[in-house]
Amino acid sequence: MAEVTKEQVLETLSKVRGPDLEGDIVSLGIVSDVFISDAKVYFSVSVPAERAKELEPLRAAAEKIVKTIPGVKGVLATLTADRKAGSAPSPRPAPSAPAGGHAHPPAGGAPRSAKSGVPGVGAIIAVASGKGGVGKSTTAVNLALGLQANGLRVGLLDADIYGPSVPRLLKISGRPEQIDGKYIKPMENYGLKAMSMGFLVDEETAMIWRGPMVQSALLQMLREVAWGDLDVLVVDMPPGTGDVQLTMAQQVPLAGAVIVSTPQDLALIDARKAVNMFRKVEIPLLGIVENMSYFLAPDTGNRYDIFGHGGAKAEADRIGVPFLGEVPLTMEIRERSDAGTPVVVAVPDGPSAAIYRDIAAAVWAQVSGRPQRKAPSIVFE
Ligand SMILES: Nc1ncnc2c1ncn2[C@@H]1O[C@H](COP(=O)(O)OP(=O)(O)OP(=O)(O)O)[C@@H](O)[C@H]1O
Repeated sequence: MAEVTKEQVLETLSKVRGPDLEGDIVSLGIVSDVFISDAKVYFSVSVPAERAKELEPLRAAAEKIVKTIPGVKGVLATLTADRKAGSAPSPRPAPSAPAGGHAHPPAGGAPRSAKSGVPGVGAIIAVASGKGGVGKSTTAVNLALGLQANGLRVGLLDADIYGPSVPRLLKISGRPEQIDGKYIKPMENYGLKAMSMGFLVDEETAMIWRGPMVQSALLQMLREVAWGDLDVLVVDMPPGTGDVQLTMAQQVPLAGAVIVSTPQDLALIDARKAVNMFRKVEIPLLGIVENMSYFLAPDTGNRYDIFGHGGAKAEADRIGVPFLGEVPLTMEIRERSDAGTPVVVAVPDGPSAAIYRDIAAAVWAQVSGRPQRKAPSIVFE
């Protein structure tokens, strides 16, 4: 079968009406570069951040129509945040580099390299959730520390560019240093090497980034950081399915993804969305962690299943994804996290630390039991 081309994709997308039914999304200039890899098509559509929910049908329509092109095996379309609806793409400055550093060229339009790993880094694991506030960052940090406690060399990359929380969770402040004017030295605490957009730019700056800037910032944090030799790099992803997920799926050979969910139905529906997204782009699902699974009363130690416990395990079984473990809702986890002294290092002999170490062991068993993922080549038209 003939190879799918970028022109074909754009021609097909030109049948999709713009956000306010004026013109089409291609002539409005709101479709990103189109990537095609192994007959799978990836692109994003820029919309104003505040209209993202309302414009979900537009994303779905764009995805659906591209699927009808003969030879297309899969499509991943995402919405990316823009400031103004229907405007032509604005100039795309590169994100700020640390003092004395150099900025990346804008990613849009420039030829990009195929998926390649990070030198010295063994496995890259994404920690994701379908929606915010489920405790994804807390899980990512304690999972990273749990992997370290189990004897591995670990780094933590905060890819939550719009709301970085790793600086606070690891109690790290200040700006990273440059090495030889080229590499960024990762920050470090509790023996964990860490990098976060929170170390590089103000949060307000990151809030208004467009997709290509996010991509460029993320790749810089991955590839231009002197990570050294690591067995595993844990990536704290932003919630939901957007630019960062797209970039990670396209450009980074992930060993797999861990999905964090709370037991409530809504979170499970969202978790399913995250699972489906990783499935679509053929990233192995290492499993689901149920966070805030049950409540442990600090005074009596009694357990209360206040959220209808067990939902995530049942869901994991149903969709055929490993269940990695349950983390209780405890004052200790909350207070330690918020104080920047994660429970795995603050109370290593306590029950919560043991739970995270077990989850870390389950994750590592999934990763190490799997042959190293080969990065597929990406075709540029
Ligand atoms: N198991 C737990 N027990 C008690 N508190 C928890 C637990 N897990 C997370 N929390 C608390 O819940 C809040 C949200 O957690 P966290 O920031 O990790 O969520 P998130 O999913 O990464 O959120 P966002 O998507 O907004 O970044 C934090 O105050 C954290 O301390």
